Amino acid sequence: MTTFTRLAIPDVVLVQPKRHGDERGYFCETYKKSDFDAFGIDTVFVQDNESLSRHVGVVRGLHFQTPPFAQAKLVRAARGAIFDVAVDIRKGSPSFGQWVGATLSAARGEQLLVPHGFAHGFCTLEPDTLVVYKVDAPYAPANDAGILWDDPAIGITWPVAAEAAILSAKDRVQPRLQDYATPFAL
Ligand SMILES: Cc1cn([C@H]2C[C@H](O)[C@@H](COP(=O)(O)OP(=O)(O)O[C@H]3O[C@H](C)C(=O)[C@H](O)[C@H]3O)O2)c(=O)[nH]c1=O
Repeated sequence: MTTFTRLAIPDVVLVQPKRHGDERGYFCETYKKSDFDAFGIDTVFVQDNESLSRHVGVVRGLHFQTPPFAQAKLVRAARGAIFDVAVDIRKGSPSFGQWVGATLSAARGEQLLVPHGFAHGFCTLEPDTLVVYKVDAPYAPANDAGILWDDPAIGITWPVAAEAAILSAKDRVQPRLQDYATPFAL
């Protein structure tokens, strides 16, 4: 049975599917809608994504899509490990501008559910880390947006120094949260 644990920002949920081990290895139902429905999360996912990051210290984020293509994400590491982060960017939220993080590893199989209204990002902890994740809205480039990964006002304690982080050109120049008019509200 999959277990669900609400994090310090309770809309963000750590998900731990059960692994059935034997002498060959293990079997795991990595996603079962009925388990999520029973927990009260009726998200309908419509797209699976995969990204490979070759080095330790690759930072992807902080990303989100704006409405009407806002995305909830169910994230896991299929190989390697990441420090995964969600930032509350909903106007009026008591946790606006606050973040929660969790280590997601292929070895343990944890997953993070990141709801609408949160920016998402991760930092790789191992080389050749493969991140796979479900989203509940299709990719919409015109609605693709971001916040600066190391915005001092958010203060994420990333496991990589700024000078060592490996970022896309896009992610180096994302706006700070204070300079971004978030379209999300609680
Ligand atoms: C997200 C996405 C991207 N692309 C194309 C667009 C670019 O040509 C290429 C790389 O895109 P990007 O640099 O935005 O990829 P990431 O930096 O891994 O971004 C993702 O990483 C963070 C952690 C997220 O939470 C988002 O899912 C997503 O923004 O893939 C697609 O064709 N479909 C897609 O759904």
